[in-house]
Amino acid sequence: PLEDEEIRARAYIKLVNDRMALRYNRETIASWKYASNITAKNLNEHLQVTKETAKETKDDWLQTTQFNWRSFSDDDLRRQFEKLSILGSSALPEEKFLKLKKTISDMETIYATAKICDYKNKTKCDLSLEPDIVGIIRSSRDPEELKHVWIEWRRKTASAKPFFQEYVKLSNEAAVLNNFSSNTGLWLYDYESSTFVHDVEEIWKQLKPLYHQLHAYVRTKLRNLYGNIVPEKGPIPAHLLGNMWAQSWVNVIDITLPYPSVKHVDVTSEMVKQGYDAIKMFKMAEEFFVSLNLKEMPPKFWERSILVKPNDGRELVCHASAWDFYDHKDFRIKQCTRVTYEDFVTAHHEMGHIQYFLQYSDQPIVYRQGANDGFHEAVGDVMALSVSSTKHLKEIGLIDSKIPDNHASDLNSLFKVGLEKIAFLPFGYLMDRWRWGIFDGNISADDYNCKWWDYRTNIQGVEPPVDRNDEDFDPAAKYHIVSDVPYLRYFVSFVVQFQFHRAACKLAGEYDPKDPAKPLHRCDIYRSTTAGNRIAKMLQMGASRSWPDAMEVLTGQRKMDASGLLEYFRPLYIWLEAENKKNGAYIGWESTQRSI
Ligand SMILES: C=C(C[SeH])C(=O)N1CCC[C@H]1C(=O)O
Ligand SMILES: [Zn+2]
Repeated sequence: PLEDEEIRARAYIKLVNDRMALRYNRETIASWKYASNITAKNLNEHLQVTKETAKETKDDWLQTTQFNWRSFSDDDLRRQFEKLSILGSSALPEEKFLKLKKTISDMETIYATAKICDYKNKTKCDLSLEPDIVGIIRSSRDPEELKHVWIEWRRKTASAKPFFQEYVKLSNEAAVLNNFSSNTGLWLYDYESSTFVHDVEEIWKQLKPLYHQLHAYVRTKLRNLYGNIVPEKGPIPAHLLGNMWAQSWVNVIDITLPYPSVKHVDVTSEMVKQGYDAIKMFKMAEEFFVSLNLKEMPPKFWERSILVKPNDGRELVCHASAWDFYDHKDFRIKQCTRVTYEDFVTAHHEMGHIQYFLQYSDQPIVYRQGANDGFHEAVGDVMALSVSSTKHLKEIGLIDSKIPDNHASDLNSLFKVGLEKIAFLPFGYLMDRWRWGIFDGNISADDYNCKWWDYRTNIQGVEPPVDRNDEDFDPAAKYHIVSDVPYLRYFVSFVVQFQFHRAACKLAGEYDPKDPAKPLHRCDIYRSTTAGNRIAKMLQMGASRSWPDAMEVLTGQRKMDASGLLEYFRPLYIWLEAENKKNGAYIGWESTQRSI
């Protein structure tokens, strides 16, 4: 009878959880070894372990799906079985599974090891993305140099295209074996909502006016500096925005600052002046979490993380990442940290992942993930929103507290956050729009690049510095595309993090919608254990409940919505509208003149 089966199921799932923890630990160790030291030996070991864990996972799955779990009376037991019933890519026959994993590793290796030649010194051809190329894109104000690195990086990573086609084919085959019509369904499954894509589109529509105002203003300022290479009414040339993918514009703050006369502290140079190094940046991030009564980093974190790029000549994946080794003790970050404000924010972002790992570590394995993937990306950013407030930067001595706070300096700092958060939104939205289109068979391999630029020009309002054609494969210039990492999570994060921030600020007494002296953008939740304790309660749930249940614990809301973000940036939106009107700036953009 069913009761006996449920009792048996409860014992069974405990065993499966313990087996999974060991498997995940073994797989993560091999994956870390390869990602932090790319050699043929480490790749083969990594693939070997992945193959073994896939086989064991499939064997478990065959047993798990024997249970009549859909009719279990215990909701939690049913939820655990439901999550275990999704096998993922291990559903592929072994040789296809291996081919898929090898294809992804090959793409990732192309990206991680690509080198280009310097623009000025043509014989220097050992520039890697981090820190060299990112450094040039961030600080060069020579459009020819910027164009050179932009084109060369894409020329080198475009070789991933044939691998990407193979990856799409095998990923879709795996999805179909999991009863999804394409990989899109598998990627969206954990959002537990049949209207999620529609909801995201609605939110983007609400955010577009704010983005268009920022875009128009930034285009005006770039045109003032660079002249006619910046079209008055066209998309913004992507190589001029301080970021290889034009996804964050924080590095052109010097060109675009609303009140340039007001002394704007360059936090990066202040960090360098004060002798910051990577360890100090991460120790300060940890101190912020601990001030909220959240957990400190365990000993193994400091022993085993890689916080600066090793200089022993090895090749490694430099893209920042946080790692859970599923043994309650081993948690690591790998980040090729530079002493910059941007990397200080990223340190908080990555530590937010570790904090989530720590908070839900007592949950069953299947629940040791974010309530949805966007939540996992949001935790660290919520902390960084407080850290980047003028109030906090003064508190930690990165801004001289003698500098008076006035309307102009306040707007300057709100604008700086906007260059990171508002500029990102269309990019966060279009990345998976493009990949869903491919998985769903609406975008063919011949159209990969022109469809990419169709979205980049029409949704993001940026254009390539030179014509593009179907030999190019510009999406491979972005880490997540070559590493099989979904991207919708970041759009979700950039929306929900402001709902979380607003709730935490209320709890901290730092924000009151009725008190103009306590606007949301000036909130710093530092040292608020009230806020921290509530955040911890949400994080401890992991994926044990649906994400609306988790969100409700912290915010009282059950829906993802743009209200938090729009409230945070309201003063900036008003200022941008007035400024654009004063400048007679064209809002929006005409189609690109480039051939794409
Ligand atoms: C820092 C990480 C590792 Se989860 C990252 O990939 N992010 C963080 C912000 C958006 C996205 C990106 O770099 O594209
Ligand atoms: Zn992240």
